[in-house]
Amino acid sequence: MFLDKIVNQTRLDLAQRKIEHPIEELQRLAFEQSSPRDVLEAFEPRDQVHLIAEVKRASPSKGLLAPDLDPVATALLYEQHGAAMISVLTEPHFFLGSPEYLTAIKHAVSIPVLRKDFIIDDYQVYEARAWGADAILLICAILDDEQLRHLLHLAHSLRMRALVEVHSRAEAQRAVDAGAMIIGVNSRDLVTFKMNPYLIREIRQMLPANRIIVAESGIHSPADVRRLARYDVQAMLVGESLVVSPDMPGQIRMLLHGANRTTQVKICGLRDAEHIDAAIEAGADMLGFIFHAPSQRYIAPERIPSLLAASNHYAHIDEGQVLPDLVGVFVNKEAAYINDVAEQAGLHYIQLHGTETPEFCQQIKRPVIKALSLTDKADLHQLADYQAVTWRLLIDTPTPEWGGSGRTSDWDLAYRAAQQEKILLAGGLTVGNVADAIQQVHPWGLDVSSGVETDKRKDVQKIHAFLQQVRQSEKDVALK
Ligand SMILES: O=P(O)(O)OC[C@@H](O)[C@@H](O)c1c[nH]c2ccccc12
Repeated sequence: MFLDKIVNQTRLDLAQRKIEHPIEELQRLAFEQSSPRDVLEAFEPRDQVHLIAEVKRASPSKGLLAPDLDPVATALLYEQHGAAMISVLTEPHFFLGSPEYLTAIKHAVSIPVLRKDFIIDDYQVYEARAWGADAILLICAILDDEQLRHLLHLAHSLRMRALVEVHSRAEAQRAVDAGAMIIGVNSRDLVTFKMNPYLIREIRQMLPANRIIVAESGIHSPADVRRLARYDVQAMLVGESLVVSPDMPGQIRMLLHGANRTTQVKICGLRDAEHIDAAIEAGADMLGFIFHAPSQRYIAPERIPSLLAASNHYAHIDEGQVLPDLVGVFVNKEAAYINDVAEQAGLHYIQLHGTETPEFCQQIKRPVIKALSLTDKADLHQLADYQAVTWRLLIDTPTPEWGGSGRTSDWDLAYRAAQQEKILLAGGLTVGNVADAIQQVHPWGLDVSSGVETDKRKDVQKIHAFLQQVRQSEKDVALK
């Protein structure tokens, strides 16, 4: 098994290095270093997704990635294009890393540098500091609770930070209990190398809001990074897709732009597998189902599993593709009922479209999207009341029938709201007006239902046209 193999090799190497360089020598070198760079500051502001760019020439899962990579030139390029931190592999056998890369990179750049290795012993922590590292990686899977706490403490005592890596709920809990401030969720299983892109969605909710969360591994595409913006992570750790890219600056720009400046699209009121497939193919980020019986778009919650099973994309899960998040829309239902449906139907977010109070929102066991209608400036104060207890706010047109009216909301008020919070804009969006909506409101996301319908039914062409228009408008904004 790979992980055992590498830990055994690490032990052998370590025994050798301990003979060559006694620990006292490393401790002395470690204490001689100037103070580590501030790692926490590198992740400010916390509501953005920052890039930890990795210098990695090879990996056991992918083999040679970029054997001729110049580590220092690459790190400088990462920094120049906006990386917040550099991760440097120092493991020589499986990742073709080296301590020399770490030291040379530390001297060349002015952002913090992480030692990426399989750390199991105090000796390696002193080494990291002696080589210039500002942070180290600690992998939960190869450490017991005692070791984890001890190594974390040792890193802190040398004024370094630790990125504590987890790959399950249980490990995430261990990391939190050990007092980890920076928690990395690795989508790649280090034992089987299998990717689970959904892991971050599963684990994110159980991690305290005051920690820095890092999404690790397999981050390549615009869709990958738009997802990270939904899971409120503070950083993404990217290696492969950078080192193999023929246009590294372009790839960095795409990653940072995609995670921080693109618009999330939720297609709401879906009732047919055909339209679910169309929304997925068009690149929708969230799919919404209306569980409000008076609505024309109502679907019974019990029907969701069979509806999804009838979709080609859900029936034949294709590895490279990540499926959207599912949102259930409720109007003034009981919390217990909503929580039950969320569980049964496998919903990721709950949208509350009635007169639910902030206190009510706190009873919901999924992140909440609270719909609010703003009629004048005075209504903006509601935002703050809900913001603290919800995931996102959705600004809809005020109507007596709880949304779906097809009328546009007040974009000026929505713009003010979008300056304060991450909002979803809803109400009367169509392929014809969505570019203007993005320009005028700068919303975090868009919610469309009637605008992608013909004769009150979803329209495959309109779904595609809408998403194309959104993605095109984002590009135009980026070029400006
Ligand atoms: O190259 P990728 O798929 O972008 O992944 C980077 C990083 O997450 C990965 O290198 C990594 C995550 N955890 C590790 C532990 C050891 C070695 C490597 C890793």
